[in-house]
Amino acid sequence: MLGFALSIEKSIESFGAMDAVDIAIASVLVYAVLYLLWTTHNRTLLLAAAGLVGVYLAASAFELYLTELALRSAALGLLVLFGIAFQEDIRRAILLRWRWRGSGRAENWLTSGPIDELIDFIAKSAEQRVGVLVVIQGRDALDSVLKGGINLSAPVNVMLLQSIFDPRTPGHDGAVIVQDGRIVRMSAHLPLSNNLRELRSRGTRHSAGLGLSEIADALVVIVSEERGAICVAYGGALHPVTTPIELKQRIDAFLKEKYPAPNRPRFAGPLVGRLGLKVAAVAIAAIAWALYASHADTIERSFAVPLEFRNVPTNLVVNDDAPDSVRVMHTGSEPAFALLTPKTLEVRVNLQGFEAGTSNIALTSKNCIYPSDLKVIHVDPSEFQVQLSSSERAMTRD
Ligand SMILES: Nc1ncnc2c1ncn2[C@@H]1O[C@H](COP(=O)(O)OP(=O)(O)OP(=O)(O)O)[C@@H](O)[C@H]1O
Repeated sequence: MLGFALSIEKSIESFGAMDAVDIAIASVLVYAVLYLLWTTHNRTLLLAAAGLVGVYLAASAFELYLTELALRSAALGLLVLFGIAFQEDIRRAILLRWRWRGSGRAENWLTSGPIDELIDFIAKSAEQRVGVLVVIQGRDALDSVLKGGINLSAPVNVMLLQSIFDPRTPGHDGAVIVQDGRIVRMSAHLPLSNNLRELRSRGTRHSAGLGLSEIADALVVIVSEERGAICVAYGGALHPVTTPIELKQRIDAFLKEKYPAPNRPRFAGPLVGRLGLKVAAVAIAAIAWALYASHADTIERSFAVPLEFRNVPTNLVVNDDAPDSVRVMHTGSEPAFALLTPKTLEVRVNLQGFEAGTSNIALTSKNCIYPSDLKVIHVDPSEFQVQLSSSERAMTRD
């Protein structure tokens, strides 16, 4: 704990502009991860993951070596486990969320014509106990998760919808997809949910609506054929709706979120609101910086670095007795060494203009290739002799 307090104190003392930039960039990355995880439906696992990260940070702060070691050793396994658990969300992120979905024309919805027609149709279907499944697309592209169906481009209209869902027609099976205020597909099959707790005794129509809402940000309106009850599926949950006014409010709120007012930036979704997540992201980045990046301890480490001769004059070769490598002592912060790939270190000797015979070579930090956050303090040997002989002679000797 004392070490942690000292580390924090040192961090504050040595805090500079580049550290602020470092924390700012890390905060944005942490926020992106938190946002992605927060909008998934695996909250319990997310909280478990956050708990483990918290325990790990606390273990390093309080110098609980055994706990830290156990978590470090289990890290790869846990990562694979979380990868498996979140595979649906990762798939969603790649296939749906970050795919360009087209124009997203808000003006088609803003006329409110399509909404009124849709609500009128839903109310009539509920009254007549006609089974209905209508998907109002959000920002996620749905092509990769819908199966079958017929593409259309038609206005949202009561008569047309009644014809589509007429149980006497073969086309009534499946869902109608509404995008940007127009019907774009009918008789589409949606992925089914296996959340029996949410479905209770409801059947496959509800399971299809719920299933889509689990993997995409669409709002699905369902009318039960058996009971005439209206339900909306959104974010992996089913919400019963009792009146057409309530349905209108739900659809309005959904459209407002997905098609924000024109002055709101297009990709504002993740940027606007969620203050708690933002504060958490900055806090995580700052704590991580205090624990690791700011580590003021300067260390020295020596590496055997390969020696490379460059621009050897034509017809000359370097004799075999020249050293293959030299030892180079570097100094820098602990994180700088943690980020170092020793294979990238090199010592270069430029032999341009050298003649046959023995020459003295002096090695300094100028001959060394190393990351900018490290310094070279010593090269051993700092001087050696190199013998250059004509390549013909060398070949005869061989
Ligand atoms: N994967 C699917 N995608 C879209 N629609 C589906 C899918 N599977 C079934 N359906 C629709 O669900 C209808 C059958 O619904 P079922 O009676 O099992 O569901 P339910 O949820 O109990 O609804 P209801 O209360 O209307 O009976 C099918 O006729 C078909 O139109």
